[in-house]
Amino acid sequence: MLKREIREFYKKKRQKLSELEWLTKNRAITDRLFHWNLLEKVSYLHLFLPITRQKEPDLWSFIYQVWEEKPHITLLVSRTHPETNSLSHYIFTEDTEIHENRWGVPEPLSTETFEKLSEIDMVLIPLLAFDTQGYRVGYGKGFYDRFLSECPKALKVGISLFEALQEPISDTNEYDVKLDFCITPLQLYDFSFPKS
Ligand SMILES: Nc1nc2c(c(=O)[nH]1)N(C=O)[C@@H](CNc1ccc(C(=O)N[C@@H](CCC(=O)O)C(=O)O)cc1)CN2
Ligand SMILES: Nc1ncnc2c1ncn2[C@@H]1O[C@H](COP(=O)(O)OP(=O)(O)OP(=O)(O)O)[C@@H](O)[C@H]1O
Repeated sequence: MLKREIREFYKKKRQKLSELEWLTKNRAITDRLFHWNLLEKVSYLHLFLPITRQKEPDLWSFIYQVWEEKPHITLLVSRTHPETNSLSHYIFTEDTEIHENRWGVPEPLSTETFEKLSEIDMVLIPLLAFDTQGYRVGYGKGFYDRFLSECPKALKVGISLFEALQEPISDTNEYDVKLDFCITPLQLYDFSFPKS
C-alpha cells in the first residue's frame, strides 16, 4: 500500500475513535512506555506533544510521571519551521510555556535552543501507521526524516494507537529512517535486531 493511502485511512480511523477508546489506548501506551527497562539508560529523551484535534497519541501523563519520578531524564520537544521544513529543539520542563501552532501542535515558547543532537538517546515519534519492517508513515512533510538523520545515536521509537500494518509500505524512499522499536496499546515491537 502507498503512504498516501495509508495516511488517509489511518487519519479517518483515528477520528472514529470514541473518547473512551482514545483514553484507554493512551493509558496502555504510557504505562508500557513508563515501565520500559530501556528508559533507565536514557538521559536525553525527545518527545512530542499531541495534536488533540487529530487524536494523536497523548503522552502527557507519561511526561508528568517522568518529571516526578525519573529526574535523570531530560525531556526535549521541538518547534516546527514550515518555511524550511525543519525543527528546532528545546529542553522541556514544568516551567516551559506552551502555545499551539497553526497545525494545532503544542510548542514551547523557549528561546534557548538545544543543539547537542548527538547526545539524544531516544526519540519518540508520532505515527499514523507502521509496517512489520519498521517503516513508518507520518504526515508526509519529512520533518522527522530530516531530524532523525541528524541524531544517529538515538533509538527511534514509534508511538502508534494501532498495531502494525499487515502489508508492507510499498513506496519507501532513500530518506526513510527505520524505527528501532514501536510502542502500541498492545505490544512493544522490536526492529533493532539485526541492525541494517
Ligand atoms: N505532535 C506532533 N508534533 C509534531 C509532528 C507531528 O506529527 N505530531 N510533526 C511531524 O512531522 C512535526 C510537525 N509537522 C506537522 C505536519 C503536518 C501536520 C498536520 O496536521 N497536517 C494536516 C494538515 C493541517 C493543515 O494544513 O491545516 C494534515 O496533514 O492533515 C501536523 C504537524 C513536528 N511536531
Ligand atoms: N533528509 C531529507 N532531505 C530532503 N528531503 C527529505 C529528507 N527527508 C525526507 N525528505 C522528503 O520529505 C518527504 C517525506 O515524505 P514521507 O512520505 O517519507 O513522509 P513520512 O514517512 O510521512 O514522514 P514524516 O513524518 O517525516 O513526514 C519526502 O518527499 C522526502 O523526499
